[in-house]
Amino acid sequence: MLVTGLEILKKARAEGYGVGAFNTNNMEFTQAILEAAEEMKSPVILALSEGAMKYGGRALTRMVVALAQEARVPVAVHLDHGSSYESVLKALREGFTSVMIDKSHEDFETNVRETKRVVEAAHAVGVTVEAELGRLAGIEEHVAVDEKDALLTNPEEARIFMERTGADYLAVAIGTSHGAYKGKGRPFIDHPRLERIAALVPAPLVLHGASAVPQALVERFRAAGGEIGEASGIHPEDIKKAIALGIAKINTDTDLRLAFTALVRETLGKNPKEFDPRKYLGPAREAVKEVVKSRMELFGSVGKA
Ligand SMILES: O=C(COP(=O)(O)O)N(O)CCCCO
Ligand code: NA
Ligand SMILES: [Zn+2]
Repeated sequence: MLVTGLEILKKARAEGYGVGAFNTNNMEFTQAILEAAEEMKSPVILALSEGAMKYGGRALTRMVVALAQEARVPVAVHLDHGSSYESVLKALREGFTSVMIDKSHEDFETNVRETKRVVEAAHAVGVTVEAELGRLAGIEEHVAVDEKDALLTNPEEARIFMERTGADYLAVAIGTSHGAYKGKGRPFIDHPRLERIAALVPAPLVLHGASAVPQALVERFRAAGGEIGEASGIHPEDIKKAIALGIAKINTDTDLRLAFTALVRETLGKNPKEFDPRKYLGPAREAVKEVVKSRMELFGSVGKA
């Protein structure tokens, strides 16, 4: 059933588990994510970035909202990294039940003002809001303290920000970053900082850039002809620890992209004569579904629907 993001995340934070927000741009990813959620009896968030909205248009948004309504588990349809008020309004018009306004690159007062404006519009139509404070950036452990403070989320600022904006959940910067290159080896995650934020912010917390980028998947991608440098993601133990400290929504995109693309390359490589898209998109869909199921197990959302 189609529910708001807060309905899913409030329970998750209260009960100490995480819920995956998985990005989709097409039918196969959407099917894979929802099938995994139903099989695992797990709540799930289907996330569409502005790029996804541009790429898929109404074909994508109509499909995602309709399938979320019919799903046998709680599903929120979420705008990921909304960059403007107008973009959020478009998502609201499409029937989304969660929207992110990401003004984390602006100064504090601008972020507060813009976020507050979105909260008023979204709440007026029963939709909940994710905001962001702090800048996503892979942080080497030895990085100078003042530089870390400039980038990572300040706990006291976070408290004031949430009180002034009325946002429902908060994306925090504690050392993660988007994509396949999150740092040399095991990225440094500032768990003590997360603990201080969670003590001051009762709202569900969000972790962006949370993909694991598992070496097995990187190798499989390379073996199938893919080219990727020294890739590394967030260690499973660091995810579990972050969930125990208050992270409720965990964004995963890169792992799904790697899995899908590795399988498409692999299937095409093995069958040069093949030109039925279902023959190479189908196995790729299965690979995405397996990744989603394993993420749900790690997050502890299995059986929580
Ligand atoms: O936080 C994330 C995903 O992080 P990751 O790249 O670790 O999967 N997202 O918000 C997904 C969109 C990223 C830019 O397209
Ligand atoms: Na998001
Ligand atoms: Zn993100």
